[in-house]
Amino acid sequence: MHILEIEKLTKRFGDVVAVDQMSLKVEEGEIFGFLGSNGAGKSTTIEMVTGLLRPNSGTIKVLGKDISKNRMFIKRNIGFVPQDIAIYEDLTAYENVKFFAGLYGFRGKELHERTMEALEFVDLTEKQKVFPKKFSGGMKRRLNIACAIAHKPKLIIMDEPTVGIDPQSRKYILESVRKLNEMGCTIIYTSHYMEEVEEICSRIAIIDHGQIIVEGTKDELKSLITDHKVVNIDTKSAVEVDVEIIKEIPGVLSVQVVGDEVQVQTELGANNLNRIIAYFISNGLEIRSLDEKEPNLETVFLTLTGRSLRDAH
Ligand SMILES: Nc1ncnc2c1ncn2[C@@H]1O[C@H](COP(=O)(O)OP(=O)(O)OP(=O)(O)O)[C@@H](O)[C@H]1O
Repeated sequence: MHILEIEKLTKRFGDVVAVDQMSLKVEEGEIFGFLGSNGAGKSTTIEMVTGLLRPNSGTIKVLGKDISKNRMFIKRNIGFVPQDIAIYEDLTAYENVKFFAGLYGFRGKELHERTMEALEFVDLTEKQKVFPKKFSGGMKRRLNIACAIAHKPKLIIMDEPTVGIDPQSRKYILESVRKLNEMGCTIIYTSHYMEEVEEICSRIAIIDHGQIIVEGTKDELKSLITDHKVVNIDTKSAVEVDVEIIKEIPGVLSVQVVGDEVQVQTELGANNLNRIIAYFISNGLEIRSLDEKEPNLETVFLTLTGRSLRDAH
């Protein structure tokens, strides 16, 4: 059963086509990763799925039902954790979760129980009477998650839930995602952190310029590029590196500069490492270190889009 089916979905903002004829299917029980750099169209897609934005064209079905005709059914079955934390600072943690669960029609004892369960799930039971303005970024994110799951939705959509938080809270959130999945929820997880998506997602779609450019399991995506490798050259200063000259070396597929690191993507077996190094030496560019990377999702992204996921940061 497909929990989500998107067909030929398009959203324009003036001249910008944020989502461009996108089609996608997500199976029940998956942790589905939506990976793309800033501005790729992840949030716009998610906001259309959750009903916050209206598409220009295309259809979205959740659990087989068209979302434009079944608003209450969709609301009950989706939990949305937005990128920008949406909690009320002047309500306690308990009151926040109770407020959101109340929107789905729960009352009395059931409302209290669902609120307490959600708070317990994110480990905030002891902080239930505290106002979130006293919370750390990570605790606010956890409260945000509790607000989204108290009504026990079948599909939980998380839009970059780990942006701007400490590593411990990040770990906690990733564990919560796994736990929710084990409890039977399907998760759609958007991120531009390749490592996170690689760690928790069973299937991944890479999105760029509003389109899904590839989709599959981690291994399927990696197998697309087994004939490529990336050579990372850490230089003293990359500003003087002329990317166009390196691109002309036979076998080189693309070159990116991220900080002082020059990432050269090249065909396996091209035997061009000497020529790449020679470019640096002959131009007086100091190499601090050099390593070759096994293909990972970052490499896949680089190969398919010609850009680094980290470009935008
Ligand atoms: N309300 C809006 N008005 C105009 N343009 C918008 C609006 N929302 C998004 N866009 C544009 O649509 C494109 C896709 O943006 P979107 O926020 O969906 O990307 P994203 O992949 O979620 O990136 P991020 O990680 O930054 O959230 C971008 O070019 C963005 O500038």
